[in-house]
Amino acid sequence: LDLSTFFLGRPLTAPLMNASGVWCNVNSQLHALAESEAGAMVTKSCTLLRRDGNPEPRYHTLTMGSINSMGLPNEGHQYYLDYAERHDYENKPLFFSVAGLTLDDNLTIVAQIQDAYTPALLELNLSCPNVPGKAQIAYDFDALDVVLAEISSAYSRPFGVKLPPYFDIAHFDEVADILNRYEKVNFITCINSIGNGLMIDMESETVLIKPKQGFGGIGGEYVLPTALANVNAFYQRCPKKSIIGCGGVNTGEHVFMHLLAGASIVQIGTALYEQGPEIFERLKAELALIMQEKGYKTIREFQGKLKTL
Ligand SMILES: CC(C)(C)CCc1c(C(=O)O)[nH]c(=O)[nH]c1=O
Repeated sequence: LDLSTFFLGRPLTAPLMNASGVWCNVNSQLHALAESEAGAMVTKSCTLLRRDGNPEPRYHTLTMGSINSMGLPNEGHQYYLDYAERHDYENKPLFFSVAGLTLDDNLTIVAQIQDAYTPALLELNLSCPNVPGKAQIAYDFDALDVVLAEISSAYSRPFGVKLPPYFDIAHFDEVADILNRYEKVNFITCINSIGNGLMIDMESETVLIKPKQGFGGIGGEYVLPTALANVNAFYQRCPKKSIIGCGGVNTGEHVFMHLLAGASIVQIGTALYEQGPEIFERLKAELALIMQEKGYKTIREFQGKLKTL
């Protein structure tokens, strides 16, 4: 049974990796991912300089997922460039997530990734903040176009984007049109957390996290239908790009659904946060069992082959 998958010409031992931000802030966590059954891994979205992030509590487990407003805590881009220099690329590919606070910061970081000649793959986090008071880059389509144009001309290699969820067919169409104008964008990761959810503690009648009056990104089982829709929407609209699925995965069935919807690799966020890197072994085994039951020997036989009625 072959669980390997091909991504941009690279064979991966499993179509599984962490979601940026989860178990990937510091070297000990990155080392644990490198040693895990994940087929690839990604660093925490970085900014130019180190950031403490928001005051705690800033992450809370929910019955069917999680809510977070971490505030981009990270060790600064140089720390992750140092890790990227030491990473064993024969073991598994490394993705390098960037969420600069300004376009200039993004360009500075990307230029340094370029100069480092690292084999790491750039995943540009487009939920990164824009001008205060305006929507995040990925929801400000003019800004999205500008950022992709600037990064494309500053970075000589193919790269990918991490997108928040969209909820309107017209938005799928518009964003896919923009992305398809950038052939250097050769993968799309859908989805980031569903922004600005709110959850309440009944006993104390209080919100669950301190930042942003309790508003935070929603992850976990709550987001699976939205994640699958975004994976399939961009899979259909961007035939020349690879899709990385992210959102709501906690079982082999969820992995199978993302692959069927068009994902080449599936990222694990909330469930990894809760269960740790051993989850990759379980998901691999569960996926293998499903493939066996269905008579599939390779992922290619069903990847992207979601049927409609
Ligand atoms: C939301 C931002 C802080 C602008 C980017 C970092 C980020 C965070 C975070 O660091 O709060 N949490 C998420 O669920 N997704 C993200 O992309």
